Amino acid sequence: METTHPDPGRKASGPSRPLILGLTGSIGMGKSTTAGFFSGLGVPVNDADAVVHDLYRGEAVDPVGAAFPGTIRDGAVDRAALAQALARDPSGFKRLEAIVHPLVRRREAEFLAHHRAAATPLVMLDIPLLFETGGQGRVDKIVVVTCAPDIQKERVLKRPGMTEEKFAMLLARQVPDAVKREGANYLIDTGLGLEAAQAAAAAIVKELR
Ligand SMILES: CC(C)(COP(=O)(O)OP(=O)(O)OC[C@H]1O[C@@H](n2cnc3c(N)ncnc32)[C@H](O)[C@@H]1O)[C@@H](O)C(=O)NCCC(=O)NCCS
Ligand SMILES: Nc1ncnc2c1ncn2[C@@H]1O[C@H](COP(=O)(O)OP(=O)(O)OP(=O)(O)O)[C@@H](O)[C@H]1O
Repeated sequence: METTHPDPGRKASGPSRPLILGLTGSIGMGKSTTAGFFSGLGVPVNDADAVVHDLYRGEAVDPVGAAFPGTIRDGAVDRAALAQALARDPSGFKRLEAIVHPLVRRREAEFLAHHRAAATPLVMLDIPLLFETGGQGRVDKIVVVTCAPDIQKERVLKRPGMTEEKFAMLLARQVPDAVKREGANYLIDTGLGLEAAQAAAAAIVKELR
């Protein structure tokens, strides 16, 4: 699948903008680990999950606290309490996403503006919900990380605080892995181990640089 970007800034005549590589994959498929490989290869990465963690200690505290009473502790969003509130009432996801996603997008725009000014040639946006939020139009190429469902489940359930119910709740809100794979320009099978994923990342960077 080829994607286009609304910004024609990569044309030789105009001011250059970075080539934007989108990284996505369903929960536990290995996004953060793979993003680390790209980062190690010198590609700046904007990690949307990390931005959310940051917002939950800052800008998002007041609006999330107002929308989900009882989820703020010590001046920060208590993620476990928020997950419990969402489990009790999954319709809350829409309200939460309406608060959080615009703030995430703003950080993303700041990241891109910074790298445009710095004339960085290649950047990565790690966006867990890229397909779910129509992010295809914001990137030039898409890398999808994938693995077998049993490996995915085993990885996710190892996480502290994760339960079968929470895993099912988050997975149910995601575009299926098979659909993501169809939308990929590059696939990285993280079931093949760390070395293979590192090599796949290096090959992508070599091709695009
Ligand atoms: C539900 C919450 C409280 C769970 O927190 P927790 O610390 O357990 O998980 P974490 O935030 O690290 O996310 C882990 C993974 O869950 C999945 N996930 C998170 N939010 C969502 C969502 N809204 N829809 C579908 N999947 C999601 C993603 O695969 C993500 O990589 C938290 O994920 C949250 O506040 N989500 C809403 C913000 C959001 O949409 N984030 C996604 C990236 S912008
Ligand atoms: N290529 C790989 N080979 C072996 N194990 C891997 C590989 N990539 C990731 N893992 C393991 O899988 C688990 C999940 O990886 P990671 O945290 O990167 O996933 P994620 O997609 O970012 O998760 P989430 O969607 O929950 O944020 C970790 O324990 C990690 O060590």
